[in-house]
Amino acid sequence: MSSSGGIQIPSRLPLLLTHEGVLLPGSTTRFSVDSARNMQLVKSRLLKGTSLKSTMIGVIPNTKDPEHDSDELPSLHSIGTAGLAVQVVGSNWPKPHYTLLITGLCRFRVSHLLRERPFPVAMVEQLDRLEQYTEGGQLDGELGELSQRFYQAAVQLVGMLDMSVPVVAKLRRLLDSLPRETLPDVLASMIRTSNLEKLQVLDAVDLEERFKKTLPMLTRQIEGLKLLQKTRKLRPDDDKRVLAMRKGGVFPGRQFSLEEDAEDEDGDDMAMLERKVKEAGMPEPALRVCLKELKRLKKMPQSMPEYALTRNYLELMVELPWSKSTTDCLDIRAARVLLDNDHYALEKLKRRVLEYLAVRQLKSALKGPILCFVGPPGVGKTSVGRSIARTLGREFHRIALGGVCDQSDIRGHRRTYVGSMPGRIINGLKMVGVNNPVFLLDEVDKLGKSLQGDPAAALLEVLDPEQNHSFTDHYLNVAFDLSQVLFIATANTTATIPPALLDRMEVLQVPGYTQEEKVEIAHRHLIPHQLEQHGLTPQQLQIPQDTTQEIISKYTREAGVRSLERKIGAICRAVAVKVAEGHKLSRTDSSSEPGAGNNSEQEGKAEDSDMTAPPEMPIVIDQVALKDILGPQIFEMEVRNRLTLPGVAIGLAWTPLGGEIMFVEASRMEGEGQLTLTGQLGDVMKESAHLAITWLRSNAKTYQLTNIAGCADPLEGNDIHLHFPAGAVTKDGPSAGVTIVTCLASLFSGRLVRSDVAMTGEITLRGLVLPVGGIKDKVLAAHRAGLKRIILPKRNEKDLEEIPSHIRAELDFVTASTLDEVLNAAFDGGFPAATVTHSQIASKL
Ligand SMILES: Nc1ncnc2c1ncn2[C@@H]1O[C@H](COP(=O)(O)OP(=O)(O)OP(=O)(O)O)[C@@H](O)[C@H]1O
Repeated sequence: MSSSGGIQIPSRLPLLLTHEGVLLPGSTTRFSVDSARNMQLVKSRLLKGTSLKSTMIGVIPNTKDPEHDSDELPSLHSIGTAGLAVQVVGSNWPKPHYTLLITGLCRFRVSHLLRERPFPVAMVEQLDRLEQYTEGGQLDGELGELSQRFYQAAVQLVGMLDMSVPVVAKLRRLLDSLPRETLPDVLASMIRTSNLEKLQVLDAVDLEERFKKTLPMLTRQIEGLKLLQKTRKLRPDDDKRVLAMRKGGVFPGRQFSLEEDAEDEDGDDMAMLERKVKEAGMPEPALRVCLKELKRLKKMPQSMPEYALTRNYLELMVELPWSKSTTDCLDIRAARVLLDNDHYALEKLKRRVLEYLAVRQLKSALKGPILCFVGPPGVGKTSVGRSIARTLGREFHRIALGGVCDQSDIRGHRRTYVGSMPGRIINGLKMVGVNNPVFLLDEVDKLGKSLQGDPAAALLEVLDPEQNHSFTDHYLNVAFDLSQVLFIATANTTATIPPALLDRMEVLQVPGYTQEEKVEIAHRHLIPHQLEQHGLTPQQLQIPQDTTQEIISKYTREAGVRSLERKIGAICRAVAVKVAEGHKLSRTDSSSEPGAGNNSEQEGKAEDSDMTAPPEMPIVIDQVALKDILGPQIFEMEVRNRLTLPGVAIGLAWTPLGGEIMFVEASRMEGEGQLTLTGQLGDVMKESAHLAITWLRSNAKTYQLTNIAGCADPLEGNDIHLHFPAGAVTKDGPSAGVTIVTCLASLFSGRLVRSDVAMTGEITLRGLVLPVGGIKDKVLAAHRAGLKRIILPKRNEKDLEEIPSHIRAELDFVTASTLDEVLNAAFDGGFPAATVTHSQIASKL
């Protein structure tokens, strides 16, 4: 600091409240800030401002215990140090924080606070007048004598310190040229002092008092060093002195006593870190790396950015559960009960999970398959995973892989990068704190790919039981044994899972629920859960089975139960309002019809009433109440209105969201025999359309198909347009083949397709019908839509066993191996009909 500057600090200063130490004028100190107040200050002041003034802040020691620091501004220490932020480094690890390097300029006194939020700003009065410092260092009278004694002690101290430490060398060079007035602050911040002592130096506004306060500290340090030198003769340990100076100088926040340093290493956090490293139970290679890093860390000045990186690395290494694990408490009978209690239906899945667990019980070191639950959203895949962890008594951690497109998300970044972090697997292990948790890899089918590498490839190593005992995260750079971790994956479809990854997993299909299953799930799980979430009891709200049926068919269209749960949640919220109002309503009002809407005059009266009893009658959600709460029904059986013209047929499609019914529409007009396809079709589907047209043209005579003019080639002089609503959703796959043929046959013959029939199947050019997938979901969708007859490929007959018998009984299945059989089943009276009276055949539904 020079005397020529004549620095004037602004009269308004933003304040940084720090627990970490005391900044004294003339010293440069590193502060780590993470409180909301301080982060705001850094963001909106230091990072935004461009002028020198904007980097000037007031640093006030926060004497309040950091554990009890709250949002409220604590009572401020009245004296602080104005400082310049010379460096700001941000990091998100282990939590968001900034590290500031601040050079102290001069003391100030807080006159009054101008504002408290988002960070405090105060009117301040500058206390040290920098421009008044004496050139060359002469002071008069008693003060002069005191300063001389101080100077000599400082020279003696600097002489005893290790010159290889840069701060010491710099201080020795500057000692003569520094104004004497600044020496107490500069030295107090370098020597070993407690925060309390530094606070006293800060508070000593009067120069003489400051000299008097600091001189004993200086002599104490000199005595201490003398003592150390003596002991060093007995136990040569050169690093000590370097370390002593470094810590005292750069981290004023730390309190070190000389005795502690000479004998007892326990308080020393470097020694503590070393002890933790040794106690972490790491395998030999990891331990060697840690000890090497530790050695480097000891030699590194704390001001080096690499210091923090290395330290973070070591802290992560000691936190990882190298040898910590939970003991499995597996009892198959209890597991069965628990799985049954948590989940209704899902029989096949639960059976396979129990087999898996049973084998684990018999052979604990099982390198078993990795289970992958595949099914539509909301069918309970994630929650079954959670139940498995519970049955095993293991920790559970979910890793969401949806949208992950960078392999370092899985494997971490190399430590050479700024802001490098370990990957999600290692992070998960650190969070659960044991090395045998259940990891649920959610949505493996939604992994992305990008220039930063393929995360699926990184997962290959994780999921391969032969390799994962030596999984190497880039950040750790040493192997971690993942073989004890139980991985379970979930996905909506296997189509987008990379084949190599799929190969490592055993796929368990979780199909959608039937209407009846949904009703049961709602009553056993969803309603009790939602009631609890909304603070309601069954005595306050009752949802009868009929209402649940209505919600399922009129307000949701899904394979799982997630939107059903949301609708029940909406009902609970509406009822919660009524119940809460009921606290104020008069008793006569409590019997008012639920859902009929309480009239407002009564509510007005109720304001004055002090009757606090809630309504005693439960609110029963009937149809009227349901309509009041959820509004008019969202989904209708639209089938009826749409099959009133020839050229429309209903197909069955399978999507990752479950089965769905799908309309196919066709129309024709005069033209040149062109085929137009719309509705976002994939290549396979387009090919099916061409196949269908060709087959129909070649069989036009047999089936009496004609163009508009009645000519035997349906395409002659006609253009055909085929459309697949909903137009915004991409569709692909061969299973619409039979539907397209039926739809076109209807168009070319002018006959209506039966309105209660849906179909699925791939076609060949020769008119054969080939099997397709997703039969259970498709049949459930047709059943949901109220259709009665389902035409499927003959070779899919075996899949019908999966369908619950009561649903099978309600449907009429026609299995077909040729298109001829399909057409005969799709039209009333067969195809072609013996006697055709086209327009009189009405839609049947
Ligand atoms: N068979 C069931 N019994 C009881 N509750 C169920 C059942 N199936 C689903 N649920 C409930 O449905 C909700 C959604 O389930 P979950 O989150 O596990 O779905 P998911 O299949 O993992 O969906 P996504 O693929 O979108 O992740 C949960 O609250 C779960 O408890």
